[in-house]
Amino acid sequence: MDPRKIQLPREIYTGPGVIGETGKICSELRFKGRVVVVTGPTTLKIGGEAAIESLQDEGFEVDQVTVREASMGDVKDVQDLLDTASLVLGVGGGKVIDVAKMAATLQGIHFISVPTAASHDGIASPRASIKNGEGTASLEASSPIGVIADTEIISRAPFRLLASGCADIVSNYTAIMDWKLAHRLLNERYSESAAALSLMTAKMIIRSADAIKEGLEESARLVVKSLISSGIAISIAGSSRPASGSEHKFSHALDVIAPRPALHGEQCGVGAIMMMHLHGGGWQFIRDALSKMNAPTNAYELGIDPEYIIEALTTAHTIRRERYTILGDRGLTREAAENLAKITEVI
Ligand SMILES: NC(=O)c1ccc[n+]([C@@H]2O[C@H](COP(=O)([O-])OP(=O)(O)OC[C@H]3O[C@@H](n4cnc5c(N)ncnc54)[C@H](O)[C@@H]3O)[C@@H](O)[C@H]2O)c1
Ligand SMILES: O=P(O)(O)OC[C@@H](O)CO
Ligand SMILES: [Zn+2]
Repeated sequence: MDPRKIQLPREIYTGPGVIGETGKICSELRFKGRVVVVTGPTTLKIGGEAAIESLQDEGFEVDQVTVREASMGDVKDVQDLLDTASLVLGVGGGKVIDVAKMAATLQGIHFISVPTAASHDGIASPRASIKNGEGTASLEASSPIGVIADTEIISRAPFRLLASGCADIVSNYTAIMDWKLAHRLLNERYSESAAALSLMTAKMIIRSADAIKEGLEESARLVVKSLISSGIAISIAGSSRPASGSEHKFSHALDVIAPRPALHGEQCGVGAIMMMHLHGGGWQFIRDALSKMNAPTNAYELGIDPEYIIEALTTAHTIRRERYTILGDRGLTREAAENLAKITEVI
C-alpha cells in the first residue's frame, strides 16, 4: 500500500434503525442500478432482508448471495456475480464483510460495510483476512466507501460477539508493543498517529468496560465506534500493524490447529494476556480488563484444549514471518510455551 495514501470510509452511519435507510444512503452516495448484497446464512434474516427491501424501495435492482466461510473460493463466487454491479454490500459478521470487501476490491467497485455484530475491527478497515491453503492471509483491500452500523440489530446479537469485539480492541496493546519493537530492531516504518489512535481506542474501551452491557444499544454504539476507530488506525498505518501483532499470530495459528476455534477477538484477547507477559508488561491488567468485559481469559473459557494452546504458541512465529514480533524468528520452545501459558493462568 502506498505509504503516502490514507484511504477512509466516506460516510459512517451508526445508530438504531439505520439499516432501513440503506437505499437512501446508497442513492446519496450516487450509486444506482444493480447492487449485490452478501450475507451469511443467519444474517440474511437478521439484517439482509431489511437492507434489500430498502434498496428495492429506492429503485435498485438487487441480487443476494450467501457465503459461509472467508476463503478465496467464496470471494471468487461473489466476484463472478459482480459484472454489471455498481456496488457490493456485506451484511453480517467479519467473514461476510471480508468476502464482500475483497470481491469488490478485485472487481474494482465500491463496497459498503453493514455489520450485524460488533465482533471485530474489520468493519471499516482496508484489510481482508482471507483463508488460503496454509491459514489466513491478511490481504490489502479497499476501505468501505460507507459503513451502515445498525446498533439496534448489533445490540440484539449474542453478547459473546460484543465481548469478542472488545477483546479484539484490547489486543491492540500488544500489537503496538510488537510494532514498536520491530521499528527499534528493524527500523520498520512506524506511524505515531496510527499507534496513538489504536492505543487510545484500547484504553477507552477498557475505561468503559463497566458500561458495556448485554442488550444495551448504547453499549453496541460505543463498541462499534471503537471498532471503526481501530479500523481507521489500520487505514492510517496502511497495514494491520496497529491492531495485529504476536497475539494475532497466536489466534491465526489456533484457527489452523484447533478443531473448534473460538471467535477471532476472543482468541486475540487471550493471546494478548500471554504476549504482554513476554513483553515484560502487566499481563494481569489485560486479563482483568477482559474479565470485566466477560471475554474469555483462559483455554477453558475459550473451549480449547490446553494442548492446542501450547502448539499454537510454538507455531505462531511461522504465521506472516515478515511481521517481526516479540516471538522473534525462532518462536517459543515447547517448554517456554507451557511455562508462559501456566504463568498467565491460561492453562
Ligand atoms: N479485515 C479485517 O480488518 C478484520 C479484522 C478483524 C477480524 N477479521 C476477520 O473477521 C472474522 C471474525 O469475525 P466474527 O468474529 O464476526 O466471526 P464470523 O464472521 O464467523 O461471525 C460470527 C458468527 O456471528 C453470527 N452473527 C453475526 N451477526 C449476528 C447477529 N446480529 N445475531 C446473531 N448472530 C450473528 C454470524 O452468523 C457467525 O455465525 C475472522 O475471519 C477475522 O480474521 C478481519
Ligand atoms: O491482519 P490481521 O492479522 O488479519 O489482523 C486484522 C485484524 O484482525 C486486526 O484486529
Ligand atoms: Zn483482530
